[in-house]
Amino acid sequence: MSARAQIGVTGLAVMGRNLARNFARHGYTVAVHNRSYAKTESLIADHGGDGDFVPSESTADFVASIERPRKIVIMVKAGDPTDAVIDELIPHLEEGDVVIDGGNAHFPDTIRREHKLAELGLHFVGMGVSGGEEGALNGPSIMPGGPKESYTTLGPILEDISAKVDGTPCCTWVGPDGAGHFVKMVHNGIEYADMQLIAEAYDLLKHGLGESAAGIGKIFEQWNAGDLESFLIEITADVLQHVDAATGKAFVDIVLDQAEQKGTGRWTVQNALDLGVPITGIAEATFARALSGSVPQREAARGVLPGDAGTWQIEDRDAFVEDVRLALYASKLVAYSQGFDQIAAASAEYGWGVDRGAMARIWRGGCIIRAKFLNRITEAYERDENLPLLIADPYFADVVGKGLAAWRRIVAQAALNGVPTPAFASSLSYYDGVRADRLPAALIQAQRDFFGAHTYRRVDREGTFHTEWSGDRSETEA
Ligand SMILES: NC(=O)C1=CN([C@@H]2O[C@H](COP(=O)(O)OP(=O)(O)OC[C@H]3O[C@@H](n4cnc5c(N)ncnc54)[C@H](OP(=O)(O)O)[C@@H]3O)[C@@H](O)[C@H]2O)C=CC1
Ligand SMILES: O=C(CO)[C@H](O)[C@H](O)COP(=O)(O)O
Repeated sequence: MSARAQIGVTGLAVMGRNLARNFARHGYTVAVHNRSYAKTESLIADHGGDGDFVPSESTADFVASIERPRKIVIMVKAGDPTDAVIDELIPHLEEGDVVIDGGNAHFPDTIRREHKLAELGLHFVGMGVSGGEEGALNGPSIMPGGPKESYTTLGPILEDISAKVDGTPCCTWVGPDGAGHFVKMVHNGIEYADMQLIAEAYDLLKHGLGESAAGIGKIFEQWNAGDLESFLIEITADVLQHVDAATGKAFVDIVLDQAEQKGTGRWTVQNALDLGVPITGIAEATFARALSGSVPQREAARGVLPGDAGTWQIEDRDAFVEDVRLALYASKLVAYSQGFDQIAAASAEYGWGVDRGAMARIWRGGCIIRAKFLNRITEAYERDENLPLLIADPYFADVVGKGLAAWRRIVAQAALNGVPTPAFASSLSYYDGVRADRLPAALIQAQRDFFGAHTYRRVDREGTFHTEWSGDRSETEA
């Protein structure tokens, strides 16, 4: 077996297969391998014409077919399967080889794997990839982390196959160890929030206007021509206008209303709890999926819990649609703002030095959350790389301010009419919380001191204090 491939891909399901084709279409000789050989054979049979592939049945032959230092992309199920593939590769690798995990790995696993491979003289790159099946083939957004020196040789190849926006690749080195997979995880968290907000907007239009799915699809189509232009709005318009061939009904109406998840949203929320970052939009979106799947609870509630909902009477259809659009835009900005806050907090906590403006730049194309307004987010971080709150940037403060009255009307009307809007409502609450002069957290501190002597700080002087609540109520400095 001569070592002639410039890059290898193992794991040839939807993502790995299309990434391998993408490399081949860009002129690279690609070694390909999959646990079960049938997938390798079908890639060559169906798409061998895309370029120069070197298929192998065994791991030994696969590794031997790649030029040194080897670059091997793993594209398999996250978790144990990734460890199994790494363990299978290790005996065949040599010092300086680079193993790249392009799956949706949990970032602590990536840190562990990088340490393990570093001890063996191997480089390990945790690489976020977004764009689904189509993006993997035609240009994904790529978020590689790991040792910076690996990027010197790996980066140009990844940038070559990534999506491009205005000629700029949607790929950059994110930071050391788990930074790449962390940023991909938050990307997916934002994806959850964005999808939930879009679903709530659809539900509001459905209940408020009594509009058909296809009619709402048309509204989304119009929205996609403005500030909301994005991949998710575009596919929503398409999905809502799709008709089920078997029943002739709107496709969305024949799909079971229980949203599933593979784990990245949950990890995002778990990490935010650890870091103390209020990513309320992402958390509500993750819990909304959990609620949709809480079948026994939903069955117990249906027909038993009263709603007391009024009859929703929309007098001005166009004004209502515009209110929903403005509320959606404002809520989306809150979700993105919170996601970028989490990246900043993690970057500080783990010492990664992640450039948030660069992350917004590589999310402008290729990925699931690609959106026109990401350009504005990049500009905001270029104006101030230490921006503490994205929605406080003058451009976004203005956008959100202009939509505020509509946002309040929509959340209020939804509550009055019994339509659940967890992400819209929590985003508005976050907005009001973060801008408040004074929060009722002061009362919580007083309560904590009352029952547990947990102490409090005062507004009028420095120090930490405790009141003798069960005694003479005198105050002592702790
Ligand atoms: N699908 C998507 O839109 C996206 C997926 N991702 C991530 O990319 C990765 C690949 O995703 P996708 O292409 O959807 O494929 P899947 O997540 O469905 O994984 C299937 C692949 O994993 C392999 N595999 C499973 N278990 C093992 C094991 N124990 N040892 C070796 N190989 C194993 C399978 O091999 P075999 O054929 O032999 O069963 C197959 O090649 C995942 O981590 C996913 O989270 C990232 C972005 C988008
Ligand atoms: O990574 C992705 C896109 O960026 C995947 O599509 C993601 O795995 C979907 O997540 P879930 O199944 O949890 O909705």
